[in-house]
Amino acid sequence: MIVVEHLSKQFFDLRRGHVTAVNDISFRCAQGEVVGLLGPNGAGKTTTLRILSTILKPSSGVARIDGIQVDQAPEEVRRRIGYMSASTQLYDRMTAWELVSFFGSLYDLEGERLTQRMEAVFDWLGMNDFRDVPVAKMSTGMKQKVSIARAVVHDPPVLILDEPTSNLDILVARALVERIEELANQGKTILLSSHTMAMIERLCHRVIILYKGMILESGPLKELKARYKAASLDDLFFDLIDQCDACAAPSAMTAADALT
Ligand SMILES: Nc1ncnc2c1ncn2[C@@H]1O[C@H](COP(=O)(O)OP(=O)(O)OP(=O)(O)O)[C@@H](O)[C@H]1O
Repeated sequence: MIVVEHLSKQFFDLRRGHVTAVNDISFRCAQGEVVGLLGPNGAGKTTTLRILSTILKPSSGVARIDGIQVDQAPEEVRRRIGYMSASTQLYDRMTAWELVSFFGSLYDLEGERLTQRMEAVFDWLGMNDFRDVPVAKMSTGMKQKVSIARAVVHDPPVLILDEPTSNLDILVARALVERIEELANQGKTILLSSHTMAMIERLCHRVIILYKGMILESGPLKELKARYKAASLDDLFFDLIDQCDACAAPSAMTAADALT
């Protein structure tokens, strides 16, 4: 179970000063639920997922995984989650087997338990052909499989997937979506971000639409489409963003008017 309450994150960069990447968001992901985070570039998706996966600390608010506050007990949280991002760096010199077993050992898997789990994951993902291939010589699709294997080797109940199919050709992306679907069918709680509407429509029980660090809408896709009379997720997404921009425009004009 994932619980996020009034979560905010500010960054400081020299060009823009203080940037609010995530602005007071709250949501929940029930056990066994697949929830999609949807939003344009810069909406705050990666920042939210990185806070949940203990890579970043929130500026304010609380995030919990299975009741554990992510910034208070990060190691406990890491045992319960598998995090995968399209930009996850893998070590070039390690083979697929070495890399996944290294991550397994970080989660206290060892000996026969580790070997059994590795065999199961390598079979499941079809990775036996390149067990001994170093990362430097792998295709993008192979690397993506290693990233998934690395995220699930300890069989975590919660998966946090940041644009898992970006940079993949449609065949590899489709195979990956099928694997994610299998994980969902096993009862994993999955929070994923993606720009691929078809994947969100296929996998997610619920979507959360983020824009400028805030939640514009959330709910089961069918309900949202009916409520906004949108024919597709694409339409829903663009309508919501247009509405939000339209609401923001008059106040911007008022501010501008006030200066003249
Ligand atoms: N380390 C950082 N320092 C400064 N600003 C940052 C940092 N990380 C993210 N941001 C800013 O926070 C905002 C949200 O970024 P984030 O990466 O969370 O968005 P996103 O929804 O994942 O976008 P994308 O779809 O492009 O990956 C952006 O304005 C981004 O430039």
